[in-house]
Amino acid sequence: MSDLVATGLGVSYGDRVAVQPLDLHVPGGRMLAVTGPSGAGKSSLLWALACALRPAVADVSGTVAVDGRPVGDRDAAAGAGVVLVPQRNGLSPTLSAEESILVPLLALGVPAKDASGRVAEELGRVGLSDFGRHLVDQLSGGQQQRVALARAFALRPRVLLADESTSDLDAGNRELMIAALRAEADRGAAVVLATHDPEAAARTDAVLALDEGVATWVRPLT
Ligand SMILES: Nc1ncnc2c1ncn2[C@@H]1O[C@H](COP(=O)(O)OP(=O)(O)OP(=O)(O)O)[C@@H](O)[C@H]1O
Repeated sequence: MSDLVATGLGVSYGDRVAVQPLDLHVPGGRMLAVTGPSGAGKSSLLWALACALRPAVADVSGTVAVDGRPVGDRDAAAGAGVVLVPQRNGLSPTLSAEESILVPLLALGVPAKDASGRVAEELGRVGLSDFGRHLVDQLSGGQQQRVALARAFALRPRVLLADESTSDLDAGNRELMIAALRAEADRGAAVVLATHDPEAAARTDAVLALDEGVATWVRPLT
């Protein structure tokens, strides 16, 4: 089981405070929803948890630790198994769906045969087995979200941070993706889903609401 702990984690962009410093503990096996209106600070919090905000862009205070080890930058976070699925999916439009999942695996040193197996498995899991050869640009917004999730699942994350990853999905696919996120938690990952969608939030173990950067527990982790 993994363990995500943030202590005094806050984000500012110049004078604008996006996330007031907060403490957070998401144990492996659990799924947390971060909710709140547009501009509340959800993405900023997820990017800070992933140590992905560059100092030139944002001032980040506090610390993030995974499995008890502090992670201070993006490389360390990636090395600790922290995977961020960004809001606009982060896929390259000129790669196919298969390549989008395969390339990060090969870059991590996963042997080609194992990597190809994972690509097929994860495309199947998100219901896109027939779309592997399609360019990302040729896929709908919802299909792109599912490819981005498949890419994240293939990396076997210890901490999975998904930013509005179900926002473009119809009800059936949203259920499929929430079940897949739950399966990642059951595998031992600490899962955080930023979402506007009350139905998606209702399916998680705990809900943290952000409002103008101030966090309040709606349903704490027990
Ligand atoms: N790169 C940036 N530079 C300056 N301000 C930023 C930057 N990114 C975000 N902000 C500001 O920080 C605040 C929080 O934004 P953030 O994107 O984290 O909110 P959000 O809850 O994810 O919103 P949405 O649901 O619309 O994605 C907003 O006021 C936003 O304008």
